[in-house]
Parts: sequence; C-alpha cells; structure tokens
Amino acid sequence: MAPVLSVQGASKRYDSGFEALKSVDLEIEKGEIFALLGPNGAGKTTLISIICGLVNLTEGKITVGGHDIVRDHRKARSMIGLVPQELTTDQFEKVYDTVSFSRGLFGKPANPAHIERVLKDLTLWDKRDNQLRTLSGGMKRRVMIAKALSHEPEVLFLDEPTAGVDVELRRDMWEVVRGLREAGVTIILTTHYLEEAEEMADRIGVISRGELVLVEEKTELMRKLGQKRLTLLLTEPIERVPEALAEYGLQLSEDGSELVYTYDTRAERTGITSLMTDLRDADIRFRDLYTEQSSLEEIFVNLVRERQ
Ligand SMILES: Nc1ncnc2c1ncn2[C@@H]1O[C@H](COP(=O)(O)OP(=O)(O)OP(=O)(O)O)[C@@H](O)[C@H]1O
Repeated sequence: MAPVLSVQGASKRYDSGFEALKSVDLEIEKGEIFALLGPNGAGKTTLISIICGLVNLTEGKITVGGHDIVRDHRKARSMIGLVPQELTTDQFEKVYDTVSFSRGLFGKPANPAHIERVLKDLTLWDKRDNQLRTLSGGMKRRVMIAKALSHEPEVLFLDEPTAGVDVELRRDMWEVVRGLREAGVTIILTTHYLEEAEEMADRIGVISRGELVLVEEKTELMRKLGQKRLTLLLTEPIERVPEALAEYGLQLSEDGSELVYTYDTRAERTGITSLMTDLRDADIRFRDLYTEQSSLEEIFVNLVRERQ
C-alpha cells in the first residue's frame, strides 16, 4: 500500500542560511501513530510546518495521500489536520460553531453528521452550545482536535499535544489519540515526553540537528538499543569490587550490599555467564537478582549525545 505521507530528501535552508533540515526521508503508513522526538531546535516544527504548507521546502519532494505538497497544495493540505500547541480560538465562540466553521475553511460543504460524530467521539457533544471560555483546559484541547478533524483529514499532526498539562489530562489525551487511531486516522505527534512516545507510538523517529537520525518500530528500538541492568543483592555486603572483577565495570551501592552490572542486549555475549563464574571464584554470593531494561528516555539521551 502506498504510504499516506512520503518525504523524500526534504531540506530546509532558512533565509539566514541556517540549514534546519538536512535531506530527511520518511514514509508513514496509513493508520500509524508516529512520534517525532528531538531536543529543542532539532527541526520538528520545521518539518511539520513544511508538510502543512506553512513553510517552503528548499529541496526535496513531499506527498500526502499521493498529492505533491507544492504542485497540488490544496489537495494535499485538505488531507491534513493540524493541532497546534497553542489554543488559537475565539473564546466567545461556541463549540459547535467553531468546529463547523473550520470545515468551511477547507472549502468543504457542510456535513452536520460528520461534525456530530467528531464532537461525540471527543465527548464534546453535550458542550456543543457552550462558549469556549467556559470549558476546562482539557475540553479546550479536545476542541482544537475537533477543529483539526472537521474537514475529514487522513493525517492528523499533533504538535506537543500534552505540553504543560497535568498527568490526568495527559492520560485522557492518550485515550483520545488511541480512539482516533481506531477510527482510522493516521497520527503524527511531536513530543518532548518520552513517556508519551513509549506509551503511544507504533514507530518513533528521532531528529537531531535537522537530521532524522533514526526511525524505528518502538518495540524494536527498545530491543535494539536498550541496555539492561542486572542487580545482584549480596548475601554479605562488600567493601569494594575485587580487582579480579574490574573488567565488568560493576557498580557497588553505597552500603556495599548491591552490585549492578550493565550490559548491552545487542551484544553477542552479554558476559553474564562469566560474571557468575568470576563472582563465585571471588567468593561473592548473592541472595537475589533482577534485571531492568533501560527506558526510552535513556536510549534517547544516549543517541543524541552520541551525535554531538
Ligand atoms: N524562520 C527562521 N529563520 C531562521 N532559522 C529558523 C527559523 N525558524 C526556525 N529556525 C531554526 O531552525 C532550527 C529548528 O527549529 P524548529 O522550530 O524546527 O525546532 P523544533 O525541533 O521544533 O524545536 P522545539 O522542540 O523547540 O519546538 C532552530 O535552530 C531554529 O532556530
């Protein structure tokens, strides 16, 4: 199946001469949730803005639903919904009116049944006659999503959907996004919250200094790049790690009762078997052990650091 979004060799040089994007290639399949991660200034907003037609492409080719974003701008744009970070709506307007007005901006004929479905999906139907200023922050965010969905786009961009919201609202937003995916919408979100990417995305792209340094299935990314930590709870505390075990780079807890061994799950040999033998030879015994996989956050920090 043809990808719903195709980005080929996309580069952006701002008038200042600054190269904000360097030949980015990316394909998004229909129905995916794709998370674009990157530190401040990495180029996330630039990429989204180009796809949405807000910033001009310097080089490359981008299609949305097969439509070229430059040559066939209107068609491409009509397939995209964009939920900006900021709430940009007249606070005195009513929910229903602002959502159906957004649809009109795309030159689409009125479709009350669609607006009703969108509002119901986002549990806004009961609030349809409320002025926006009377809604909670979470409800206002839902209205922004409803507006972006009003013209039946195939791809929805969410720019930092949960920036600065509390934990409860964040979980609520995740539910909304999952529901949208079930309804067949392809979702591309940018986030600083790794927990968010870890929780929701099917695939993750990491952008750093204008380069898409990695695109990977989330589970594969965790598996491939993840380091594991093996913690041994010692029977008797020790004062220091014996010289004979130096090669393992073990970390001893302050009270001397836990030893931590970090190993790479990608490596052919993890070194665990020989560590066990060497521990026995050094007469270090343990009463229990557990392993932990590093979080996406650690993976991400390591990856970006490697590139700097
Ligand atoms: N109009 C512009 N002219 C010149 N440089 C720009 C312009 N807009 C953005 N940049 C630069 O391009 C780089 C990428 O910016 P962009 O906003 O795409 O980053 P981002 O990944 O979205 O960051 P954030 O997470 O902070 O939103 C930054 O270094 C920024 O200063």
